[in-house]
Amino acid sequence: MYLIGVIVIAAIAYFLYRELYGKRKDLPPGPTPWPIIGNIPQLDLNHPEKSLIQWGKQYGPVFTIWMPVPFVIVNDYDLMKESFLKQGDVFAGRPKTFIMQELARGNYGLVFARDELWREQRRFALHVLRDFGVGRNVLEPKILDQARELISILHSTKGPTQLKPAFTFAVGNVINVMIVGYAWKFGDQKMEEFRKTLEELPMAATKPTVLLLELYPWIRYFEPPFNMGLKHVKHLSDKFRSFFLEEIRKHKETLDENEPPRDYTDAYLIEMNKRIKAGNQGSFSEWQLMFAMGDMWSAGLETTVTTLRFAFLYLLNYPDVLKKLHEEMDEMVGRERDLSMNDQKILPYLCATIQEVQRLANILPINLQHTVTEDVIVGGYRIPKETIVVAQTPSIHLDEKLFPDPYTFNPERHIDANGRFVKNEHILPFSIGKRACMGESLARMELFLFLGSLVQHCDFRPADGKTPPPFKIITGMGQYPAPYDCVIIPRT
Ligand code: HEM
Repeated sequence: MYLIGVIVIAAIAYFLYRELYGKRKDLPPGPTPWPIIGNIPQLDLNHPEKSLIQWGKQYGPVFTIWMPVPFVIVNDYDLMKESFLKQGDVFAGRPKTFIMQELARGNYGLVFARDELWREQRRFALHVLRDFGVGRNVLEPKILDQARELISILHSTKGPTQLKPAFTFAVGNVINVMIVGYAWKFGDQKMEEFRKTLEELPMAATKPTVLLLELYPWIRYFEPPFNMGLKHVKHLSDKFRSFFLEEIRKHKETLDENEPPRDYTDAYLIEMNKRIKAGNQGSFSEWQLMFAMGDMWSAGLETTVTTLRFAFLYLLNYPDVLKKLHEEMDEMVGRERDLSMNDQKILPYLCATIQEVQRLANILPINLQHTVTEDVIVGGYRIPKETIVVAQTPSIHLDEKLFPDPYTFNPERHIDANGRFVKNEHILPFSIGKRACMGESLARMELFLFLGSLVQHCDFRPADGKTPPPFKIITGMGQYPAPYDCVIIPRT
């Protein structure tokens, strides 16, 4: 009995030592984590970026939080450049996760891919994106087609309306045209079903019981009788994938390898067949293609739609800014001709507004996790290979030393004394280093052409004519404005 008591006390003492000191001693300091659940209870769940800013002030430019696995947070611009940019390859890993293993049998796709597969697939995808016009202005008319559709949908609304469905339609169609070559009609049932699955999947995959599986994978054997949520995630993932499988099948049936590719799927299949013939398939497979298509959708839709929704939330709250945008547009472009990317030069206030939206919105309140591919020193601390590291860009965007009164929406801060737009290197909504957003050029085109065309052809007013929607934010994987209504008045 005495011996059992001693063993239990020793086990508890060892557990507490490990949780409170042992596992932390080799990483940068940070807030003391709770046993098992780490720092999650201390995090402001509505505004995690604020907790990280606060901890940065307390613990310095690099610190560790436990989520419940350790995240080394790099909270300082110079240190971010020093690490994520100058040692790009070392900071370009991604964690291996239980959920990716379950859903994809490994790190496939683009967002969670790693090592050689990621390098080869990212290079190829960027090359195709360039060929499809991000660099060569082939995509611009396609985005403008969707902008015209979007305006006509919004012009036809009567009374208070939510912007999200129309934005999702327009941004989703740009991705669909690029990946599979066609656009949907507004309200299409298939698009609606696909959009719903795409929205539900990340929510289901980040349910607390599913996240717990990352630490304790054996819990999955208790479903059923317990509902861990894993079966639901798998069901949604299969549904999501079936859309891409169908598209790959249709593309294979109609592919003409002697013609230029119609879209990303064609380009991928042509490259894969070429490699198979040459006996050098590398990481090219239909399995990988399916996950890459899914990643472009999931990385490209919600991010762009949320940024646009934030933009109009600010504009409804800052009508003077909207008024200036209207005046600039009327004076420099008018309402007759289509906008073009070349107009960036003559629309400094629009460029400044977009930059300010991206500075303030911080749609990823904790930036996406990387891992280090080898042992490395960050800010004087030795970080072991495979540790998760985060370039915490929101802390830079909200730094009062760089942006006085950082929580105020003020596009003027990006305009110089000569009225010119000043691009600010500290504003990094697409992140930094080798894993920075692959769709940055496309997203910048969409933000400029959609926002600009909307300003050109619509006026936006609060739902009741006077009370702007509140800044209510919903936080999950990302940060989104709560649904809000507004009234759209055509500018004819
Ligand atoms: C306003 C819109 C967008 C924002 C704010 C945004 C932001 C980001 C951020 C912060 C990351 C993480 C980078 C990192 O890990 O450090 C990322 C990754 C990524 N984004 Fe975007 N993104 C946007 C639009 C798009 C679009 C339209 C596409 C579509 C083609 C896209 C495709 C990707 C991909 C594939 C990755 C993973 C890159 C990699 O791991 O190598 N994004 N994005």
